[in-house]
Amino acid sequence: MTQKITITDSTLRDGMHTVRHQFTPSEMAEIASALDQSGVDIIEIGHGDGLAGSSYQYGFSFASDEEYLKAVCHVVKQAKVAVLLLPGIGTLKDLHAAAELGAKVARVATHVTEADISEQHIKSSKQLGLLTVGFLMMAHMEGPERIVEEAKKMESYGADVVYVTDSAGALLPDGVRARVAALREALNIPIGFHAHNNLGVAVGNTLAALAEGATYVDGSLRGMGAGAGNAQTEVMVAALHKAGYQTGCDLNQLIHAAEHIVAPKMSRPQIIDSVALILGYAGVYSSFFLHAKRAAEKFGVDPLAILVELGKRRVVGGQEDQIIDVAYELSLARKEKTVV
Ligand SMILES: CC[C@H](O)CC(=O)C(=O)O
Ligand SMILES: [Mn+2]
Repeated sequence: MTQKITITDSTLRDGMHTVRHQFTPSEMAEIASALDQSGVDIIEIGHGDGLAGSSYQYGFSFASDEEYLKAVCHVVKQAKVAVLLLPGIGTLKDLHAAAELGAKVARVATHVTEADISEQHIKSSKQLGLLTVGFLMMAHMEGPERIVEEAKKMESYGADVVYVTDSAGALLPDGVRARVAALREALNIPIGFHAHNNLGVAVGNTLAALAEGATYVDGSLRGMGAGAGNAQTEVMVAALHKAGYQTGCDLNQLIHAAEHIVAPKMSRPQIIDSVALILGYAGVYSSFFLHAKRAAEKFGVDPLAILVELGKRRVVGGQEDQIIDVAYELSLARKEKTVV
């Protein structure tokens, strides 16, 4: 008998990036209810950038964290509702409010080298009785040894699970395997994996993570998520069942929810276009996708050139202002060339 894999669906959080954070609370409730009935373990909701993400910097969401949590927690009967918290964007006050409104899981996310800043959030989350997940983002930027160092910090603060988060969709299966295997060897808590599909290998990478002993994996219906999106939940679950894993999910219900409830609400097809592909190739944060497209339009430059430069500069989440800087610099360089 294979081990039960814990499935987190992030259609209503990572997927929010693709609709510019504009799902309404009733749309969220409808999708969350379908996910709940499909047997998904954890349903992550809220602004794409997590609690308190709704801002000038990251874009305003249609409704507040409170309105989304109230709408979703009212309809979800079996699954645990999760929130994402990026220390520095969300605060302890936001976390307390989310727990009071019914969130049962907190995913505390930091850049892969910055686990230190998660200490008080992880400890508070545990005190609130939440299942607490450490989410190490941009995991392609560091090798297994460094990731182990950072993950151990999260474990020492009390995290129940630590994730290898391929925010840029830049990892290939071997890279996933090496990172997950190192964490499995060094940690005493379950390991998770969160994929982005910029190089077209999200489901394959998820299978690679499972082969090395990860037991928590993420997906989104129709793949809805930043960049080229996440592992597509219904596809991932089908692949997991074929590979002999237990998910507790009803595949038919997931397929129905994806096709009839989520697809009509999508504002763009979840494809690997040139911008998404270069995010993965250059190793850039997937949530820069729309920001880079907008900056390219504003400054009349190629979005791919912006991403390549951001990749060279090793820009990370929270440095969105550099997208504008790079676009501006590229526009100046272009003007200089034209003059000469
Ligand atoms: C902006 C937070 C980010 O979307 C978290 C995440 O899902 C990732 O790093 O992949
Ligand atoms: Mn993501």
